[in-house]
Amino acid sequence: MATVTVLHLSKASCASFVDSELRSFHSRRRTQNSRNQITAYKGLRSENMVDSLRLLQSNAKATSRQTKKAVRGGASGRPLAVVICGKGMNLVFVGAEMAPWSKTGGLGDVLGGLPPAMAANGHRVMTIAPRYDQYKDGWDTSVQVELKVGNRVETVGFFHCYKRGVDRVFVDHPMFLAKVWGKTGGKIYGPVTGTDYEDNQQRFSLFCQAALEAPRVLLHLNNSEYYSGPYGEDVLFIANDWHTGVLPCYLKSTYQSRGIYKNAKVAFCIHNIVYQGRFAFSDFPLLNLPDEFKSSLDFTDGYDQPVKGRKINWMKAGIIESDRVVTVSPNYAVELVSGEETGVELDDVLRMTGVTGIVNGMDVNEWNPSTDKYISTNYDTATVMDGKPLNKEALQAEVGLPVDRNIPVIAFLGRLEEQKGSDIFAAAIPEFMDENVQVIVLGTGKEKLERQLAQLEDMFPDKLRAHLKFNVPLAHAIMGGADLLAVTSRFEPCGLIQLQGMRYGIPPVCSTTGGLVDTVKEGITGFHMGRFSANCNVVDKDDIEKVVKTVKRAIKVYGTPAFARMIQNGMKQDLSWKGPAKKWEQFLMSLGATGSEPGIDGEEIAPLAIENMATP
Ligand SMILES: Nc1ncnc2c1ncn2[C@@H]1O[C@H](COP(=O)(O)OP(=O)(O)O[C@H]2O[C@H](CO)[C@@H](O)[C@H](O)[C@H]2O)[C@@H](O)[C@H]1O
Repeated sequence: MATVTVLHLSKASCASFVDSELRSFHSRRRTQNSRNQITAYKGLRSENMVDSLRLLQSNAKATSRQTKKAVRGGASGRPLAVVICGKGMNLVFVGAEMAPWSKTGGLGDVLGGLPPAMAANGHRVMTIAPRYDQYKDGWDTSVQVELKVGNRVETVGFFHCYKRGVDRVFVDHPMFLAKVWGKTGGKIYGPVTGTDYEDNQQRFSLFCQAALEAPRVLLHLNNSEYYSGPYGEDVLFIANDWHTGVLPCYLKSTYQSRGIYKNAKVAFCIHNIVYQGRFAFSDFPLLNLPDEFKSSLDFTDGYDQPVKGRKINWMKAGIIESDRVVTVSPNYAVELVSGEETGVELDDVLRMTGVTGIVNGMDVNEWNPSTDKYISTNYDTATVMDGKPLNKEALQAEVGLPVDRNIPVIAFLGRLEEQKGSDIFAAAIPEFMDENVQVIVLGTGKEKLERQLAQLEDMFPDKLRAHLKFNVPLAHAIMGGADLLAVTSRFEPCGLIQLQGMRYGIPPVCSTTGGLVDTVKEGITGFHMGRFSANCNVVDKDDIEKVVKTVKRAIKVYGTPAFARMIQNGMKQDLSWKGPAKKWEQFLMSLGATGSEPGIDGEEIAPLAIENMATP
């Protein structure tokens, strides 16, 4: 069967598409076929061009002879189907990490996966992240701008590549590259996990200002057949987490006050309310913002860190100064406004602004058990019951546990921090180790929590392995071979780990919080343990009991027809970005940015992405 190239054309690009097709036909030797096609395209140029093109939407339904011919072969001889879409939106995602170029966790994953899904839906999409390494696919645009940070003027550059329909822009400055020199790791935010760089305010102030410059100064982004030139000023910024909290302040103070970006809007996305960017109030002058923004940043808490009392709070400014606030699951949105503990002292501000919850998708290409290069036996829903035991044996051998396909393997994967409840899980492990079970942990994080798991490995040498590192191939191998996934989070805005688990046929055993409630269904796709105490300073005895009880319950179900059904239910879900991207489109349309129009129902990968084009 011939492959049909689907062209997603906005109304505006129809004319240039038809013109270029005609030019191409005219320069070729005329055959009866090409003459027919020219006639067809000429028809399309007429006033009712849009209607004519609409006819082409489905080549099966096309009736007129000429239309059929046009559908059968475009200028390049490729079969065509044309889909008309609205003009779409100009979207600019801004974030401190962006997979696969940089990632410490889920924020990187989201900014890697959501933008291509929005591009596939017919929007023009740019992402902006710092350049932490000499990315081999990033080209130097030679565009430079000067920006004021504190009392210094800094020069930043912009690197660029075009992938999966998205303009990926990297902000180049020694404050990022010289500090990190690498792809991943805690070094993005501080020298070691849990410690921030002293100049993080300057770093991210520079980053926010550079992000606002990029859509204006990068004038020659001509990679896409349908989009070229600058993004213009009718742009919708999507700022992510505290590192981008002051972006809307700079938008207003530096640009909109001078008549630039008059119609631009900002949506602020909360991936984790716990990290808010709280600094000494006396640091306000560092930001070079007018005094009118003081109140949006002003914040007082009862803690001594980094100074006692009055502070500035970047996330608070992001929430107040943006046009709309969004977070990564509907249940987390409810939790954020439910009280001081779950809203981490910004609940009152969020009750004022409101917050929309949209559940995250996942990268179904990177995480695909039927093509995954890191697992020994690929499998799908039909072959999972044969594939998983083979992968389990390979995994057991790889980590050095007794190889036995009949022993259920429980995995824990994630940052070793109180949020993820690795301390609760560690406290629960000795209580269920009398079961016929093996445990594999993969994670890095706080030293104290790493030590705790290392000690457990000494206690249970034949039953537990703790790999205290960030290791993508092993993460995939674990998903391929494990039977159960322990997700013991005290709070979890969305969580991607459980999505990855379900896609690989692993029912999660999870706490009942945040996005875990929205994504895991008790008895259908996984097991719920109940809600844990959100107090990160203590391990609640009741919570340990909840873990032990639910793990034992899950082990009982393991190997039964009910367990097999859970595996199928999990694997058969569409966990891709396709659905969430449509919800994001509705949300972003509601901001009413000038010129915004809905896109189309696209596939997750932009169909005609021309990758790795240099910026002229
Ligand atoms: N040691 C290791 N080796 C290899 N890979 C590892 C790893 N440890 C973690 N990962 C990977 O990092 C990602 C973690 O993503 P999560 O969404 O589960 O958590 P995180 O708390 O970082 O994200 C925050 O932002 C996201 C995005 O919005 C929210 O889903 C989440 O709830 C919120 O806390 C997954 O892709 C996982 O595979």
